[in-house]
Amino acid sequence: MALYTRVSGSVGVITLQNPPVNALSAAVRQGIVDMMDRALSEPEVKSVVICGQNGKFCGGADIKEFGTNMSGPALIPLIDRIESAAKPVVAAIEGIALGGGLELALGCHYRIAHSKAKLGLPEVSLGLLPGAGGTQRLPRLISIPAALELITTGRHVTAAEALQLGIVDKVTDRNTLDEAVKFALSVAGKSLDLHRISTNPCPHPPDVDAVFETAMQRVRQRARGALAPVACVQAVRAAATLPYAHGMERERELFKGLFTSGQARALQYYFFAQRAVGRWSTPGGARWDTSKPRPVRRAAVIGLGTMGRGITVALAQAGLSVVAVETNEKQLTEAKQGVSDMLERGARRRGVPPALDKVIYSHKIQAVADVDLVIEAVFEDMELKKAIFQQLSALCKPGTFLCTNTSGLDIDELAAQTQNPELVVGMHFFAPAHVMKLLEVVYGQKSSPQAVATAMQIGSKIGKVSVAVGNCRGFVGNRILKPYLEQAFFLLEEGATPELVDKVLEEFGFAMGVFRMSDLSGLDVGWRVRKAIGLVAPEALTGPYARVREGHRYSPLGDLLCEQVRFGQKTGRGWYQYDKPGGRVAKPDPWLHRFLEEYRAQHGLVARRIDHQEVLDRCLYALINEGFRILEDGIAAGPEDIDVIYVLGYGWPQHRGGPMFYAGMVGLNKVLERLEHYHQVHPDVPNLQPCSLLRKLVASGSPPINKWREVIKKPHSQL
Ligand SMILES: CCCCCCCCCCCCC[C@H](O)CC(=O)SCCNC(=O)CCNC(=O)[C@H](O)C(C)(C)COP(=O)(O)OP(=O)(O)OC[C@H]1O[C@@H](n2cnc3c(N)ncnc32)[C@H](O)[C@@H]1OP(=O)(O)O
Repeated sequence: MALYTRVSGSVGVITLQNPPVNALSAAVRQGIVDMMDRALSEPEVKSVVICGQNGKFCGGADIKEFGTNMSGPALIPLIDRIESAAKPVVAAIEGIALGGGLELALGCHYRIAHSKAKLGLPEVSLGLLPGAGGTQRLPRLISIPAALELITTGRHVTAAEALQLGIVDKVTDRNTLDEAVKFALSVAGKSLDLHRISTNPCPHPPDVDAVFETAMQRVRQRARGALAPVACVQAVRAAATLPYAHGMERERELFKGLFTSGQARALQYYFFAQRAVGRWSTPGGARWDTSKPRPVRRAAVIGLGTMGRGITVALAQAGLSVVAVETNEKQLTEAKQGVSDMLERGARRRGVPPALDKVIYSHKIQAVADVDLVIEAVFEDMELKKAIFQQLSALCKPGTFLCTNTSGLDIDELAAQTQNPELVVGMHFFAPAHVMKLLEVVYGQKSSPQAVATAMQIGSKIGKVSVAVGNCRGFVGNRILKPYLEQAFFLLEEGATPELVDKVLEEFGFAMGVFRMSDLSGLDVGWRVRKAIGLVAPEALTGPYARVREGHRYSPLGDLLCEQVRFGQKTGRGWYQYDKPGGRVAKPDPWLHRFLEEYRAQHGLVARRIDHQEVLDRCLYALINEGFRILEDGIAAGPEDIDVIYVLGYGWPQHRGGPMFYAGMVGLNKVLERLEHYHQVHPDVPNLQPCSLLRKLVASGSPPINKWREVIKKPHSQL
């Protein structure tokens, strides 16, 4: 799939044709080989241009091919063939030149880019390294430090930056192909010696060892067990120390190691999962492709606490007009300042004017009368939210969508307060709301497909990855968090320390262990929820009922800490101690260790030695088990939804794909066997009892994750 045309008499133009991003599939590679042969053999042709159809040069290797038996011509010799050609070859880069696409362009003798094009070597985010010469050619072209930075971060650069770095020879605002053809005509017959990048020496900075050492330290710190960034540094080092051919051998060897690692599979799964969640469906039959969103020109945010301010910023930055309502005048004054500061900071970072004029502030809820969509973001209190929804239903113009930002309250209960429950959906933002990429869009029993579609569309407009989920306590993310937290508490009761549990989880790759994360988000949040649902004992219970609720094991450890006003970082004490309230550096707290010893003694618990594997098994498998329950209940449509939520919202390491993908990697039968074992040891913990979907999947021969939906096949109710 590459088209050949002759332009201006002597320029052979090869157009890559593989929508949507002209990925280098076997057919495209074959097309390039054939068309290059043709261009080089036609005596009238003096130079060649390679471009991509539909305004996109090339999105790189075809990632879908990676999971198959790859056939067709190999990319490396194809690029070498272009570079060694006797006629000049010019890459005309429009839209994107990413991964193998940029490597192809680096094999060309010249590169002309449109001013709006983006270039990069993002392989690292797919668990790979640029494996078609990118790690050897780019440092030769733009220097080792610059290449290291681009390759280890996978960052896309603008055409302007690419020009500055020396990746491209020219940037144009005009028709890129026309400019490339003109350029090709002008260089026909000229010497190509300096333009075959692989034949050039790799320029060395004087402190080359220090450059690599620093780069390695940086990636190791950031990578948390990810293999690809480390291999990227090693491959670039080969460019600095070895002749090109040997450098290529090293690149290939490192690429092979990554390609066959579970991490690359996990990251490639995650790449497609992020896109799959956009193709949402609900058990009632509403779907992304049949539900039309309604345009939203003006939105309102009610409540300008931390979440409301973040949401206002996110909406305004996306160009939406926002009515920001806060009835407390003092809070409103602070919020105006806070939102303006955030908008200004964001604008400075992005080099654009701040969207200050997009926000109108009011202390009156009546100001929402004319908006298309409201996001209520007041305190997590059902009675307060209910009162607001009653008001909104009376005040807003007909058809206004009413959304609530909640981390787990019942959407149907709120919808029932309004005259049009079909217009109500939940929008669970994650703090800070203008930064975090995740949005759970929660549909209720009566939410209309249009309401879901509109909330999903607003989510993408403000740059979020939106996942549509059903209505249950905690939705997907917080529902899964509960058994995970619960196991962590039980492990403390049985002899572990917060430091041990966190260490194991952080070594697994979590950005933060469960206790450090609780300290950061505030222990009082969960305490308030537990109080509201009657789990917290009115006074310090002793005896057998202290650790039992509704006939099941319960750990009151979190409640006891909150009674001591140990809310985490905000109070300077939680599972750890901090140098001051608001301090960020967690230090082990001898008080906490004594407290745990006294607690165990009081409840007749004998501390035992707990090994790392048990911590990992119990925390992760309890979490995964709940994930299967969520699938079984139809709260998430597929495992990708759960995985995306967990990676983006809860710090699950991307290179492990997400909890459901991880379960598949470990082996569903192993997960089942471990859960059965731990449930036998802890029969009073229902969360350890393997759920029936997991059993069903194992009984069906543990199909690969992309076949799970066939096994789930839940009868659908009407939305
Ligand atoms: C023993 C083992 C030995 C192994 C030997 C194997 C030999 C192999 C030798 C290979 C040599 C290495 C070559 C190279 O170094 C490796 C690569 O090139 S990896 C790919 C690098 N490219 C990328 O990472 C780009 C990924 N894509 C994006 O970032 C974005 O999609 C985009 C291009 C910026 C476009 O973004 P949007 O406009 O927002 O659109 P979407 O993201 O929604 O994408 C639209 C659609 O396209 C699909 N898609 C995108 N890129 C690719 C791709 N490279 N391959 C396949 N499909 C792609 C995407 O999935 C969407 O489709 P959907 O999923 O929605 O159906």
